[in-house]
Amino acid sequence: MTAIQGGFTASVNAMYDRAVSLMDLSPGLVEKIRVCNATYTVRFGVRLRGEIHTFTGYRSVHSEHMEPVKGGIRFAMAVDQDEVEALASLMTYKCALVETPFGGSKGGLCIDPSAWEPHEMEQITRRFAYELIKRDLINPAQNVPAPDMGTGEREMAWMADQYKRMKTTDINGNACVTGKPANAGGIAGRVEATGRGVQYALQEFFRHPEDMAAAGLTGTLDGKRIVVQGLGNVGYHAAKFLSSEDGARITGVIERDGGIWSDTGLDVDAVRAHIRETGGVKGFPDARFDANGATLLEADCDILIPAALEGVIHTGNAPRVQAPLIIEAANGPVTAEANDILLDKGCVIIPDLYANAGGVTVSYFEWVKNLSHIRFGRMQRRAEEARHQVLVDELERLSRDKGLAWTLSDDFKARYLRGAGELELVRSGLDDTMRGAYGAMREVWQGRADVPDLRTAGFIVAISRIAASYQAKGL
Ligand SMILES: NC(=O)c1ccc[n+]([C@@H]2O[C@H](COP(=O)([O-])OP(=O)(O)OC[C@H]3O[C@@H](n4cnc5c(N)ncnc54)[C@H](O)[C@@H]3O)[C@@H](O)[C@H]2O)c1
Repeated sequence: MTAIQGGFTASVNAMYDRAVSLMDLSPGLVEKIRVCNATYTVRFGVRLRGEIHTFTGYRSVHSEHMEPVKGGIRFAMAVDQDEVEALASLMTYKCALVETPFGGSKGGLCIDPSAWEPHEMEQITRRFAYELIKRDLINPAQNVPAPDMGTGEREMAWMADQYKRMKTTDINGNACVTGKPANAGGIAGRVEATGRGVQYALQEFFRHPEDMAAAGLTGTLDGKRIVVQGLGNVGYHAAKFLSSEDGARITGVIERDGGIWSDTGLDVDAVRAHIRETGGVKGFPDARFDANGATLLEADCDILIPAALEGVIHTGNAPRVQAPLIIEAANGPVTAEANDILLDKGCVIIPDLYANAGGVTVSYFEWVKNLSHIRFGRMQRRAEEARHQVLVDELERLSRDKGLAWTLSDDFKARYLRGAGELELVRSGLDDTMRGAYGAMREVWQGRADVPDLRTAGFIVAISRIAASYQAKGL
């Protein structure tokens, strides 16, 4: 792993500092927004395999200008205070940019999930959740976690259940975490949301020829060569949708054990199945394998999607990166110094605070759904169905009265009357959010000669909204 020289938080803060240097804010407010409000560290023991094991976990709250605060919980060996604080600060800026009404938070547990059996993971997760719930660091009104690296629906279900066991009278208990399974208060489309958001972000970028020209790109996503690092939740869904729906070619995949390459494009589902079966990409048929996967970050391609870890593009490799467009599906994959090297080379970076905001956007829909205690879109759907029935009846009457030689097929009527389900509502809400946030960001990027890139523009939009919130409500 590439630790970020000088620290992850320092790297995010360097990006923040560049943005505020182009804004008219008081030094006191600049400092208040930058700092992380609080980080709670917990060390707890769990008796496993006849021995007591001590685990270290964190929950960091960066900004409470809006509450609840929101952010994922990561399970990985590299978790530490610097990492959760940097990730929490990115959550603050991300939520402000896509206008989800949350402050920023993040959590982490220092653990290798692959070293433990599922029932042991459940014990550990529930105990960690217990420690956080006790201190209102998991709470539907104050702090709402979600999945991140190493966690998913399973861990969120355990945490929500733990909360409900401890707070039996909280009628909003299910809203204490998002990213839960569909049968436990989750929402359709949350698992795919971050990768889907990456796809929508790229689609939106490719709707703007002027922006594409900055990266020296033309045409559409169809046929574009893409390298993805990390075929986990985010990387897999982004790669799958971009290849199967937009015609892009996934020419490279980088995983823990190395990278694979195919000029004609890799079958994303087949690669994922191979990883599940063998634990890595090595041995995937009809592809070249390189045990040093990081070299593929420097491969000749049109779009690079780092979707694994922070700090993977640094001063050491940035000069050799060839991709003209990088979309940061992971948080913090490009360090502040590497960012400048890439900018000088004419590379366009779609920044993390925008690119991977699909997760928190759909988490917001899930939270609202849980608080409203009604299936998402249920009332709207009933109203739509009634309206559509009027239209179908009228079309049939017209065709009958006028003696027209056509009728609506039963299949059409059934599909039309069914209207949009939860998944369609979620996807359209996400698409709308990604388009809106890109518009706000690009207006600053293209509209101001002193703003060098989309990242600085995104920070400026986010920071001005946070500043306005502090100025309106006080500290
Ligand atoms: N899950 C979400 O909803 C979400 C939302 C926003 C941002 N993110 C960010 O996206 C990134 C990935 O998160 P995820 O949820 O997909 O995690 P994940 O655990 O599902 O997947 C991570 C993938 O990266 C691979 N990986 C780990 N170390 C690697 C290395 N050194 N080289 C190559 N591959 C490596 C893993 O094997 C795995 O396939 C993280 O930065 C996370 O903060 C996730």
